Amino acid sequence: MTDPQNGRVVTRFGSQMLVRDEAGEIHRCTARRRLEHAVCNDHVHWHRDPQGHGVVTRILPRHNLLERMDPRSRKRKRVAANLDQVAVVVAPEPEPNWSLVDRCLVAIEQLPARGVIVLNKRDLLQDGLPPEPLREYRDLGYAVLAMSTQDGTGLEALRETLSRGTGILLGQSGVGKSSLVKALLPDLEIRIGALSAMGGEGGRHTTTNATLYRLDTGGDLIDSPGVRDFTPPPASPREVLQGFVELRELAAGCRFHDCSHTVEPGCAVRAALESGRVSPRRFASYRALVEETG
Ligand SMILES: Nc1nc2c(ncn2[C@@H]2O[C@H](COP(=O)(O)OP(=O)(O)OP(=O)(O)O)[C@@H](O)[C@H]2O)c(=O)[nH]1
Ligand SMILES: [Zn+2]
Repeated sequence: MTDPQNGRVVTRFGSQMLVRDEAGEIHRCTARRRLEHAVCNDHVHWHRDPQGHGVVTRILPRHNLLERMDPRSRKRKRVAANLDQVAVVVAPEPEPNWSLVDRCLVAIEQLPARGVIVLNKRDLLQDGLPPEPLREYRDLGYAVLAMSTQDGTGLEALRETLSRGTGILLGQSGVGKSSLVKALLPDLEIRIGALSAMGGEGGRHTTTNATLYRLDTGGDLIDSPGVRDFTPPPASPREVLQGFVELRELAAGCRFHDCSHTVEPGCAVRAALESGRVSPRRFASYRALVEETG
């Protein structure tokens, strides 16, 4: 038996998982009995048993946990843990669903993690001008990057952003998430092959389960190819408010205690909207989310 070591869960399949040690080596491990199911990028303690098999004995407390709604079962599914940043990818095609971007930002603020908006397929912009909401997001303090996996523009800036910790890409189906992951990890197929070989019988997992990859340019990227259309779980009105960074500040100055900050006359958020200090699009998005969940 070896001393316990620190590791990170690269991917999990059933009670088996692949764990990366601090030197970057990947080991196949089994979870100790009665251990909670681990999730991609859990920080764990593991050791080798007398037979030389890896055993995960402990899941360390998570800094955060990203969940999604599964469209079929309508249940929450865990995607990955301990995220430093989350990039929401949009593109000129398919037409952006900005309300979905706002919902993703609510989920990101809840984690919390740094929110990044990536406009992919900039080569398809008709007049070369990015859509107006991107300027709003930038003004709110989110990093906004425009790029194209087709001609490679903006890829360096994305690599630079992703080098700051562990990140994941979310977005509607068809915006180019898979193309982006391939551009960031040129040897992806080889890596998947190696991980699959380590997985043995359960090896096919890596084609759909969230998987942690080290980027050559620094940082880690979680690929979750099974998640085509990411939908965050429903949020409470309080969580929605926390997720709209500009509105939560204004709401703190609202004189009404039990204000929903949507329709109440005299509300500080409404006053800011009426005087043009808040984007009508963002406010409408906020209101729709509060009314949907409240
Ligand atoms: N014009 C243009 N097309 C792109 C670019 N990046 C990706 N595409 C195309 O967009 C389509 C969708 O790309 P994917 O990478 O499969 O998109 P995805 O978001 O992974 O889609 P899902 O697998 O459904 O989640 C493909 O036909 C790509 O070739 C780009 O920068 N410019
Ligand atoms: Zn109010």
